[in-house]
Amino acid sequence: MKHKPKLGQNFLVDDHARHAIVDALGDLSQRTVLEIGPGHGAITDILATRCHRLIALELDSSLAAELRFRFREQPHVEIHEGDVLKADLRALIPAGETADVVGNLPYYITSDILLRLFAAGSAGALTRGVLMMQREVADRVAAAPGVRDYGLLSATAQMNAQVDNLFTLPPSAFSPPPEVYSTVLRLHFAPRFVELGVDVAGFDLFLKRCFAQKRKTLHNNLRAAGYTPEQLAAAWPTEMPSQARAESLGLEPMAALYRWLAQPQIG
Ligand SMILES: C[S@@+](CC[C@H](N)C(=O)[O-])C[C@H]1O[C@@H](n2cnc3c(N)ncnc32)[C@H](O)[C@@H]1O
Repeated sequence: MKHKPKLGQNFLVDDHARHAIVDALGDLSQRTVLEIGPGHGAITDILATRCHRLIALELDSSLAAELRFRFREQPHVEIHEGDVLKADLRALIPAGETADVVGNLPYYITSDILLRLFAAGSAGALTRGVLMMQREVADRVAAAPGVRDYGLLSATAQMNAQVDNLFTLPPSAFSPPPEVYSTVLRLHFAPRFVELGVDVAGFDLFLKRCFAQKRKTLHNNLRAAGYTPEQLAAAWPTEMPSQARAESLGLEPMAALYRWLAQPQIG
């Protein structure tokens, strides 16, 4: 039986890949970088030589202690021990600054980390990200509407960021090797809520309802969420097929539908 490492600890041992991850952020000499899960410092070591300020957040106390010792004479490197799902990411970044975020993410909590990063991006705290995750999750984040992998995670990601798929690594790039391939994505945080005329909390909830059951049409998912046939008939754009599924629609028609349904109903 394969041993599953604790805390998703599959350490990157491919020298070319760790450089490529940092290179993907370009010139960092004036930038603050937030690293999630620095581990033994495969990426941290390179970031520390290139960026203006590095803030690394590691849950494992022995790894955090190891890094704190290694960087004890480099005041621009801050090692924080903590849980990325509980930490106030905005409070880690000095007031008035924006940061870039880097991480070979612990795979068991990738989606939750992404949601937290999107929230920080919406709040204006993050500019760019280079993030490694399980290939299947990366494919979902980057998928275009209408392709098999497109779903709630894709729509949510693309409301918050432009996504580029950079490269994929085999299990042998890590120690211990995971059971899956890994893909590095680059994100430019660029929330589309204002442009599409929707509010963040309301539209996030609406997307969850639209994608609630993959087998159902969008109409039926919205009926299950409590909208009446009359409301849906009034709001439905003429060009949208009545049997459309959320998985086939882009963010613009989804936002148009939401804007209409969110209007106060008369009568
Ligand atoms: C896939 S490893 C990457 C380690 C290192 N960056 C590398 O590339 O070799 C994930 C790292 O995230 C840390 N980690 C796991 N859960 C975490 C959490 N909730 N908050 C912060 N770090 C976490 C693990 O301890 C581990 O060091």
